Amino acid sequence: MIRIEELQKSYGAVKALDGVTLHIGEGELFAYLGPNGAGKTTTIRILNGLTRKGGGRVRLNGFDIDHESRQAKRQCGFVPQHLNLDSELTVRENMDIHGRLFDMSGAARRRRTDELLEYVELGDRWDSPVKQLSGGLKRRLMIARALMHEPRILFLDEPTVGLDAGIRRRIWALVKRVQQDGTTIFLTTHYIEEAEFLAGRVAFLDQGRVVAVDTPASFMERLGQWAVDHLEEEGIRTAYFHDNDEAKAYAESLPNEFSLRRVNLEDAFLAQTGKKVKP
Ligand SMILES: Nc1ncnc2c1ncn2[C@@H]1O[C@H](COP(=O)(O)OP(=O)(O)OP(=O)(O)O)[C@@H](O)[C@H]1O
Repeated sequence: MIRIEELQKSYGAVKALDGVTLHIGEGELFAYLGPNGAGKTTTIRILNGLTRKGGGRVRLNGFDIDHESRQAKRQCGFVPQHLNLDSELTVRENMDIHGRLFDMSGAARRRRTDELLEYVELGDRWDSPVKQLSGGLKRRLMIARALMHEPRILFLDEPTVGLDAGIRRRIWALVKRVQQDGTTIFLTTHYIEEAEFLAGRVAFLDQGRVVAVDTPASFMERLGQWAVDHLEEEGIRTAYFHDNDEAKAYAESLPNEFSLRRVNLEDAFLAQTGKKVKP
């Protein structure tokens, strides 16, 4: 369970977070969606005790991050956006160091490493130096490492950035499995389809503020099921329809080229903020 109340953070004159309030239930897979610079990483770093907040309150499974920081930290596993494995060490050694940081005994570290490397399908690579792993395998190792101390909340900051589509889907399957095994997941992404596929609920973040929170399906249903894009002088104009026949009739009445497609979360984000998630 994550309770964020009126979270604030400024860097000089830049207001990175301007009063973020979010309540996320146990076992939810929650996506935090926004364009570059919206404040996603800042939020996730504050929740993990890596950046100091300017104001507001945060509780992680009931533990206050200011007054019960040690217990709050133990609740969390964090997979940062940039690879931060020790590339000279082996897969198993990277897992082991993390276990030591959380004061796990040698036996507990060995048992948990075996279990997790099987879980993320890296069991046959335990002795490989990390520098020999592909990008997708490194991501899986980072997820396994974050789960080492059995956190009940997993933070994933852009977990599939830079990976190709097939590998991204394997990571999605792993993330779903972690959630199904009872872990609360807080995911930041600017891949719309990632949020659409994975998340039970989504928050739209823009310039440090949460502009809307809902399920992907509800966001999209409000607009309709079908979108017709066509080019006008000012740029692309999109019209939304609940009925496919109406969408087709409208599209065919247009003087120039059009595209008829399904509504997606990007449309919902655009409708709420006037901006696209992807620049
Ligand atoms: N250490 C820092 N010093 C100064 N400004 C910062 C710092 N970290 C973040 N910012 C600024 O705070 C704002 C929010 O940044 P943040 O990295 O949280 O956004 P983001 O949504 O995670 O973006 P991205 O998708 O690019 O990672 C941006 O304007 C950014 O330039």
